[in-house]
Amino acid sequence: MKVKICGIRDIATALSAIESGADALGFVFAQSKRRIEPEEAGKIIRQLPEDLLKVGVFVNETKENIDKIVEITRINVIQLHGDETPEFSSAFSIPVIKALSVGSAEDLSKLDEYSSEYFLLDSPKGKYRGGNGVSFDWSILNEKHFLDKKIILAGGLNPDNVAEGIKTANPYMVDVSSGVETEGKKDLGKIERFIDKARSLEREEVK
Ligand SMILES: O=C(O)c1ccccc1N[C@@H]1O[C@H](COP(=O)(O)O)[C@@H](O)[C@H]1O
Repeated sequence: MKVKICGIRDIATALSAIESGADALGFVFAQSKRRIEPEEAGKIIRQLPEDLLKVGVFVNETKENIDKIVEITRINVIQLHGDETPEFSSAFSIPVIKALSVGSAEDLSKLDEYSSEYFLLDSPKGKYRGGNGVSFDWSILNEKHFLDKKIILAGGLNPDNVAEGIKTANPYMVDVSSGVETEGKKDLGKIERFIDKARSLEREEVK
Protein backbone atom coordinates (compact mmCIF):
# COMPACT_ATOMS: atom_id res chain seq x y z
CA MET A 1 0.00 0.00 0.00
CA LYS A 2 1.38 3.39 -0.96
CA VAL A 3 1.18 6.25 1.55
CA LYS A 4 1.16 10.04 1.13
CA ILE A 5 1.74 12.30 4.12
CA CYS A 6 0.34 15.77 3.44
CA GLY A 7 1.03 19.18 4.97
CA ILE A 8 4.84 18.94 5.30
CA ARG A 9 6.41 22.19 6.54
CA ASP A 10 9.92 21.25 7.71
CA ILE A 11 12.82 19.04 6.68
CA ALA A 12 12.92 16.99 9.93
CA THR A 13 9.31 15.84 9.43
CA ALA A 14 9.94 15.11 5.74
CA LEU A 15 13.00 12.94 6.46
CA SER A 16 11.31 11.14 9.34
CA ALA A 17 8.23 10.36 7.17
CA ILE A 18 10.51 8.95 4.46
CA GLU A 19 12.38 6.90 7.07
CA SER A 20 8.99 5.52 8.20
CA GLY A 21 8.23 4.49 4.60
CA ALA A 22 6.23 7.33 3.00
CA ASP A 23 6.02 7.17 -0.82
CA ALA A 24 4.74 10.72 -1.30
CA LEU A 25 4.89 14.01 0.62
CA GLY A 26 2.43 16.86 0.14
CA PHE A 27 3.14 20.62 0.31
CA VAL A 28 0.08 22.85 0.57
CA PHE A 29 0.17 26.06 -1.50
CA ALA A 30 -3.54 26.76 -0.97
CA GLN A 31 -5.31 28.65 1.82
CA SER A 32 -4.72 26.45 4.87
CA LYS A 33 -3.16 26.41 8.31
CA ARG A 34 -0.58 24.10 6.66
CA ARG A 35 0.31 26.50 3.84
CA ILE A 36 4.00 26.75 3.03
CA GLU A 37 5.75 29.41 0.95
CA PRO A 38 7.10 28.03 -2.34
CA GLU A 39 10.67 29.15 -1.53
CA GLU A 40 10.58 27.26 1.81
CA ALA A 41 9.12 24.15 0.14
CA GLY A 42 11.83 24.34 -2.53
CA LYS A 43 14.58 24.31 0.13
CA ILE A 44 13.07 21.13 1.65
CA ILE A 45 12.39 19.40 -1.67
CA ARG A 46 15.97 19.87 -2.89
CA GLN A 47 17.12 17.67 0.02
CA LEU A 48 14.70 14.82 -0.75
CA PRO A 49 15.23 11.68 -2.88
CA GLU A 50 14.68 12.01 -6.66
CA ASP A 51 12.24 9.10 -6.85
CA LEU A 52 9.95 10.36 -4.04
CA LEU A 53 6.60 11.84 -5.12
CA LYS A 54 6.69 15.51 -4.08
CA VAL A 55 3.15 16.77 -4.42
CA GLY A 56 2.07 20.43 -4.56
CA VAL A 57 -1.52 20.97 -3.36
CA PHE A 58 -3.49 23.75 -5.10
CA VAL A 59 -7.09 24.99 -4.88
CA ASN A 60 -8.49 26.92 -7.87
CA GLU A 61 -5.04 28.39 -8.63
CA THR A 62 -4.13 29.84 -12.05
CA LYS A 63 -2.05 27.73 -14.43
CA GLU A 64 0.54 30.49 -14.56
CA ASN A 65 1.05 30.41 -10.77
CA ILE A 66 1.11 26.61 -10.64
CA ASP A 67 3.75 26.49 -13.41
CA LYS A 68 5.80 29.10 -11.54
CA ILE A 69 5.62 27.09 -8.28
CA VAL A 70 6.57 23.86 -10.09
CA GLU A 71 9.68 25.65 -11.33
CA ILE A 72 10.60 27.19 -7.95
CA THR A 73 9.99 24.08 -5.84
CA ARG A 74 10.62 21.17 -8.26
CA ILE A 75 7.49 19.35 -7.10
CA ASN A 76 6.92 16.42 -9.49
CA VAL A 77 3.14 15.94 -9.01
CA ILE A 78 0.32 18.54 -8.96
CA GLN A 79 -2.74 17.97 -6.72
CA LEU A 80 -5.79 20.00 -7.80
CA HIS A 81 -8.12 20.16 -4.78
CA GLY A 82 -10.71 22.67 -6.00
CA ASP A 83 -13.23 23.07 -8.82
CA GLU A 84 -10.71 22.65 -11.65
CA THR A 85 -12.27 21.49 -14.94
CA PRO A 86 -11.19 18.38 -16.89
CA GLU A 87 -9.64 20.66 -19.51
CA PHE A 88 -7.61 22.63 -16.92
CA SER A 89 -6.54 19.41 -15.17
CA SER A 90 -5.06 17.99 -18.37
CA ALA A 91 -3.00 21.09 -19.19
CA PHE A 92 0.15 20.18 -17.24
CA SER A 93 3.36 18.42 -18.24
CA ILE A 94 3.76 16.53 -14.93
CA PRO A 95 1.27 14.03 -13.39
CA VAL A 96 -1.91 15.41 -11.79
CA ILE A 97 -3.93 14.15 -8.83
CA LYS A 98 -7.50 15.40 -9.28
CA ALA A 99 -9.27 15.58 -5.91
CA LEU A 100 -13.01 14.95 -5.95
CA SER A 101 -15.47 15.47 -3.07
CA VAL A 102 -17.53 12.41 -2.33
CA GLY A 103 -20.86 13.13 -0.64
CA SER A 104 -22.77 10.32 -2.31
CA ALA A 105 -22.28 7.59 -4.92
CA GLU A 106 -23.45 9.97 -7.68
CA ASP A 107 -20.32 12.09 -7.18
CA LEU A 108 -18.22 9.19 -8.47
CA SER A 109 -19.51 9.69 -12.03
CA LYS A 110 -17.10 12.67 -12.22
CA LEU A 111 -14.22 10.19 -12.38
CA ASP A 112 -15.06 9.49 -16.01
CA GLU A 113 -14.84 13.16 -16.98
CA TYR A 114 -11.13 13.51 -16.16
CA SER A 115 -8.05 11.88 -17.64
CA SER A 116 -5.75 12.54 -14.64
CA GLU A 117 -3.03 10.11 -13.60
CA TYR A 118 -4.49 9.81 -10.06
CA PHE A 119 -7.83 10.56 -8.36
CA LEU A 120 -8.02 11.58 -4.70
CA LEU A 121 -11.38 10.98 -3.06
CA ASP A 122 -12.04 13.23 -0.06
CA SER A 123 -15.09 14.24 1.97
CA PRO A 124 -17.01 17.39 0.94
CA LYS A 125 -15.35 20.68 1.89
CA GLY A 126 -15.42 21.95 5.47
CA LYS A 127 -13.64 25.04 6.77
CA TYR A 128 -11.01 24.53 4.04
CA ARG A 129 -11.22 22.65 0.75
CA GLY A 130 -9.26 19.77 2.31
CA GLY A 131 -7.35 18.80 5.41
CA ASN A 132 -10.43 18.93 7.65
CA GLY A 133 -10.03 15.51 9.27
CA VAL A 134 -13.50 14.32 8.23
CA SER A 135 -14.18 10.98 6.53
CA PHE A 136 -16.91 10.03 4.05
CA ASP A 137 -18.82 6.77 3.69
CA TRP A 138 -16.14 4.45 2.24
CA SER A 139 -18.69 1.72 1.55
CA ILE A 140 -19.79 3.77 -1.49
CA LEU A 141 -16.47 2.78 -3.07
CA ASN A 142 -16.85 -0.86 -2.18
CA GLU A 143 -19.59 -1.28 -4.76
CA LYS A 144 -17.62 0.36 -7.56
CA HIS A 145 -14.83 -1.08 -9.65
CA PHE A 146 -12.02 1.31 -10.47
CA LEU A 147 -9.81 -1.18 -12.26
CA ASP A 148 -8.30 1.35 -14.64
CA LYS A 149 -7.90 4.22 -12.12
CA LYS A 150 -5.34 4.97 -9.42
CA ILE A 151 -7.53 5.93 -6.46
CA ILE A 152 -6.09 7.76 -3.46
CA LEU A 153 -8.31 7.47 -0.37
CA ALA A 154 -8.28 10.58 1.86
CA GLY A 155 -10.34 12.45 4.44
CA GLY A 156 -10.27 11.76 8.14
CA LEU A 157 -7.85 8.84 7.99
CA ASN A 158 -5.74 8.14 11.08
CA PRO A 159 -3.66 5.25 12.48
CA ASP A 160 -6.77 3.68 14.04
CA ASN A 161 -9.01 3.63 10.94
CA VAL A 162 -6.63 3.39 7.98
CA ALA A 163 -6.62 -0.44 7.85
CA GLU A 164 -10.44 -0.45 7.80
CA GLY A 165 -10.47 2.20 5.06
CA ILE A 166 -8.11 0.13 2.92
CA LYS A 167 -10.13 -3.04 3.47
CA THR A 168 -13.36 -1.27 2.49
CA ALA A 169 -12.21 0.89 -0.42
CA ASN A 170 -9.20 -1.04 -1.79
CA PRO A 171 -7.35 2.13 -2.95
CA TYR A 172 -4.00 2.49 -4.76
CA MET A 173 -2.73 4.92 -2.08
CA VAL A 174 -3.88 6.49 1.19
CA ASP A 175 -3.35 10.15 2.08
CA VAL A 176 -3.45 11.80 5.50
CA SER A 177 -2.96 15.18 7.08
CA SER A 178 -4.92 15.91 10.31
CA GLY A 179 -4.84 12.27 11.48
CA VAL A 180 -1.06 12.33 11.99
CA GLU A 181 -1.00 15.60 13.94
CA THR A 182 -1.07 16.44 17.65
CA GLU A 183 -2.15 19.96 18.61
CA GLY A 184 -1.89 21.10 15.00
CA LYS A 185 1.66 19.82 14.42
CA LYS A 186 2.85 16.73 12.59
CA ASP A 187 3.48 13.93 15.11
CA LEU A 188 6.34 11.65 14.01
CA GLY A 189 5.07 8.75 16.14
CA LYS A 190 1.62 8.97 14.54
CA ILE A 191 3.15 9.10 11.05
CA GLU A 192 5.15 5.93 11.78
CA ARG A 193 2.08 4.18 13.22
CA PHE A 194 -0.12 5.28 10.28
CA ILE A 195 2.30 3.81 7.72
CA ASP A 196 2.73 0.64 9.76
CA LYS A 197 -1.05 0.14 10.01
CA ALA A 198 -1.55 0.93 6.29
CA ARG A 199 0.88 -1.89 5.47
CA SER A 200 -0.40 -4.32 8.12
CA LEU A 201 -2.91 -5.97 5.75
CA GLU A 202 -0.13 -6.81 3.29
CA ARG A 203 1.82 -8.51 6.09
CA GLU A 204 -1.30 -10.51 7.00
CA GLU A 205 -1.68 -11.63 3.36
CA VAL A 206 1.92 -12.90 3.26
CA LYS A 207 1.41 -15.03 6.38
O1 LIG B 1 -4.08 19.69 4.27
C1 LIG B 1 -4.62 20.79 4.03
O2 LIG B 1 -4.56 21.71 4.83
C2 LIG B 1 -5.35 21.01 2.72
C3 LIG B 1 -5.81 22.28 2.41
C4 LIG B 1 -6.48 22.52 1.23
C5 LIG B 1 -6.70 21.48 0.34
C6 LIG B 1 -6.25 20.20 0.63
C7 LIG B 1 -5.58 19.94 1.82
N1 LIG B 1 -5.16 18.68 2.16
C8 LIG B 1 -5.63 17.47 1.56
O3 LIG B 1 -6.86 17.06 2.19
C9 LIG B 1 -6.82 15.67 2.45
C10 LIG B 1 -7.65 15.29 3.66
O4 LIG B 1 -7.06 15.79 4.83
P1 LIG B 1 -7.31 15.15 6.30
O5 LIG B 1 -6.45 13.91 6.39
O6 LIG B 1 -8.75 14.85 6.39
O7 LIG B 1 -6.86 16.20 7.23
C11 LIG B 1 -5.33 15.40 2.69
O8 LIG B 1 -5.07 14.09 2.52
C12 LIG B 1 -4.65 16.35 1.76
O9 LIG B 1 -4.35 15.77 0.50
